[in-house]
Amino acid sequence: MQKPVRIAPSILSADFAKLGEEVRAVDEAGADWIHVDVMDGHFVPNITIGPDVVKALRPHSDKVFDVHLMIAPVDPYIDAFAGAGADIITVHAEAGAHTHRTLQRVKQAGCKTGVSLNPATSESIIDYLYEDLDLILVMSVNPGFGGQSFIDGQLRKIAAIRKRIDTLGLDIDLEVDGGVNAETAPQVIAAGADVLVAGSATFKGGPSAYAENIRRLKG
Ligand SMILES: O=C(CO)[C@@H](O)[C@H](O)COP(=O)(O)O
Ligand SMILES: [Fe+2]
Repeated sequence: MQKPVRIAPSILSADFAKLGEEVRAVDEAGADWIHVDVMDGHFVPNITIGPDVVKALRPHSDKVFDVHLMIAPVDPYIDAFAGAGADIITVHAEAGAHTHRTLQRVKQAGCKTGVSLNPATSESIIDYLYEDLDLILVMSVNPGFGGQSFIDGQLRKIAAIRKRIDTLGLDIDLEVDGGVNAETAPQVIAAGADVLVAGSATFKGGPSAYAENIRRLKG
């Protein structure tokens, strides 16, 4: 069942020179989760942060750390991100041939399991994984950068996954990431998402605007 909407600001759009302060600011502004984008310059064409940065940020917020791994291979790094304080570890279905094994490793490391789908990937790829998932992340842009435009065709995928979760009666969060703002959020929620990642839409205007930005996303 679709839950009340939670907002997960992506710190990719924060001021990297003061990440700790930025995490505290969005926490105080009403963020439900903190979304951390990890990129390796191989699976996606950008490089961001590693487990040491997650560990350094951990004392700045008690909110759920939602770690989105855009890296391949992913298995060798799961324990490091779990040890750094990740609550949810989301891996890409496209990042390796053995997603089921990867999810077992995330569970063994003590974290909630998430799987993410690129825009070109069909939801059928996760058909046999639902029972092993706490979260499904639909990418509504091609991963690698913040500030891109929402790809409308992904609404159909979000709706199909919502239907499947509800048919199976499972407790799985359905998260959408990329180009989510006050204009696109209502459609994303109507399609069945209950966690919205928002980078540029949260961080635009600086700290004094964060609370209003988050409020507008919740509609
Ligand atoms: O994972 C990614 C990009 O690959 C995202 O989490 C972005 O950081 C979202 O940024 P906006 O589209 O909300 O600006
Ligand atoms: Fe992300």
